[in-house]
Amino acid sequence: CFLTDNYFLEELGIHLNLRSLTDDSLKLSNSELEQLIAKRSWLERHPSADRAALQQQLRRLQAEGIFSRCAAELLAEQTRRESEDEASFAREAEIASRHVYKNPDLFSYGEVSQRSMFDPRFVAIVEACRHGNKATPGVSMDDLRQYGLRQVLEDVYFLPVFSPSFCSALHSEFSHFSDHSPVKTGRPNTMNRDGLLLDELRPIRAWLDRLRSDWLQPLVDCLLPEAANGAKLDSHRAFTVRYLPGRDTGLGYHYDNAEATLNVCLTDSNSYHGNALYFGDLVEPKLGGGCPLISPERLEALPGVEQRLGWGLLHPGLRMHGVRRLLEGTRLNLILWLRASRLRNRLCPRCWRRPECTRLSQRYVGSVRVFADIAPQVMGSPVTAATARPQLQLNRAMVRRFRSSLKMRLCCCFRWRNKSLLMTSAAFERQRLCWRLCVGCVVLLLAWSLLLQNGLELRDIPVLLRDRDAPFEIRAALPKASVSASGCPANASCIAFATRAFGSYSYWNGALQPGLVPSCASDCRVLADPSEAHALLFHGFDLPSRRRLRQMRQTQPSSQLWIYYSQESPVHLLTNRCVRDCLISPWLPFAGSALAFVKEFAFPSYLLRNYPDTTEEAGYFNWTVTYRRDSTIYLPHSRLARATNNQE
Ligand SMILES: O=C(O)CCC(=O)C(=O)O
Ligand SMILES: [Fe+2]
Repeated sequence: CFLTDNYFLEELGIHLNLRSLTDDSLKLSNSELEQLIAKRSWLERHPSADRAALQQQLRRLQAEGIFSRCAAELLAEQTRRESEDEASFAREAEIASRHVYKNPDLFSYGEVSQRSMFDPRFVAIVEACRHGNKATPGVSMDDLRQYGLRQVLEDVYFLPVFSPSFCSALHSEFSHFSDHSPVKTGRPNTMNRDGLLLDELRPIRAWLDRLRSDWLQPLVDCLLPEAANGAKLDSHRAFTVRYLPGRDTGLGYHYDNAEATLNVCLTDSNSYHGNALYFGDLVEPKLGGGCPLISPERLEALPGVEQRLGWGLLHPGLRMHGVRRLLEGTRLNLILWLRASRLRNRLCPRCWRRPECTRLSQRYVGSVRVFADIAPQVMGSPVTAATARPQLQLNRAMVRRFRSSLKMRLCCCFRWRNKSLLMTSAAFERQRLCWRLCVGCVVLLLAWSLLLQNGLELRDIPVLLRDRDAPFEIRAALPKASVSASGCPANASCIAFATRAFGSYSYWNGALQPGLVPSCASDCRVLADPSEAHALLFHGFDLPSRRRLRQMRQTQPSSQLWIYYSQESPVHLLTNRCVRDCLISPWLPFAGSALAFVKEFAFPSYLLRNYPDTTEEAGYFNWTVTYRRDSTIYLPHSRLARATNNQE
């Protein structure tokens, strides 16, 4: 909507949307006329006129072809907006290379400059705000009031911000820029003509970034919790506004394109007359946005608020306000429109539609599509006009391709992590929905097949009664070394661990008592080097890959006993590594076979499940140590025993 909406027509004092003007006739429909008449800026210009008279007047103007006359103006503005990014980056680069600041150190945050920059009461207010917000304990309005903070309206606060000396330094730096810079900045906003767009001045932008994140964020969180709703203020538009006779002398009733606004006066209040700032109603996004209606009389009656050198007014961007006519002198204010992309990416505060968001790799000048607002210093190198434009063109082309791609239409869940990729918000939404659907389906399938599998396998579980002292049964004996092999003493049986048990070697200590070790008739040793051991112990849960098993079988001595150890039931292994077999179910045999194929490579613990079977790997193992009765070493968890009388 940056390109279609909110065109301020100086001659009429109204904002127009180009969408509402048809290309050929440039005529407004009756309802559009109504809407225009409802605009406060129009009413303000004609406070004495009544509604019907206004409507008549507008009709007459339309008949006289006012909109056609303005067409050139509108189109010029549209062209300006279209190339605003490019122009802004070009200006920024040129200013950086050609303008010499009077006092560049002014914008650094050293300990000393920070102290001379802020009014000490501002520092105290922010500090207090960091400890809580209006609604939660930690800070109270009384605490803040003692530092000078005043509540002008329900959500408009008046507070000291900058020291007078800093204000005058700022004032003179800005005047120095206006007088000496060979390049001008862009215009501050669609209504003000005079003033500087500070975001194009690099040292000042860096200073403002920090002001926003370190100082104003806590202030907004604390005083205007509803305005940003806890969202991070991740970008801003900062500018000065200057009122002087013959140029801008007032400002129409409007709301700001911001979540919150800080408006600091840089001029002594004695140096101008009139020009009062006044506040009205709050725009309600829930009611569809748009300016709340106000009668000309009430508008006239809205009281002006005080402005003071170095003091700021903090208000929600959506609080309607305007500036009355300057009678004499000049006034310069610093305005910070603080923005949170999390909010505005959901609802554009200008057209009240969900914006088609664009992820850009640099600052975007158009005021709505701020998405990430990645500061140039984060990106490493400043963006110049030459680099900025091709990037944008590439992005647009990518969006078109992406939108029309079949993949997107079919809702395939791709996530492109390329920083410069554009994705529309609708596409993001679709993608999120797809992910949810896919995850939902997978969870359902897993649950279903687990139920089936458990139903089949549970009857095999032999755990009945725990008896820790139950003897194990050994149906074979470990070989012994006849002569001392290096590392294995004569007459000893030596074992080594081919795997960890549940990820640790120390687990084996517990697992082997009273397990395998007592079965060594006289002397049993654990060796570090598997190649010298009589027997290798493998823990079923931690089996290495199939490839590794094959390799080991080829490199280890062929006489070595391989012992498969596991105390887990297949069902338990299945639930721990359920991905293996989850989809094996009678109604999905093809998926089952495909997964069975995959699992053989990825999850060799299937050996236990099928043991003894005919797979090659099963044949590698000479002994088993499991709870099954047909194990070489039968190591039950528990046994059935007749309870004695007092064991009930
Ligand atoms: O001049 C002022 O104090 C207010 C300016 C303002 O509201 C704006 O620029 O958005
Ligand atoms: Fe404003």
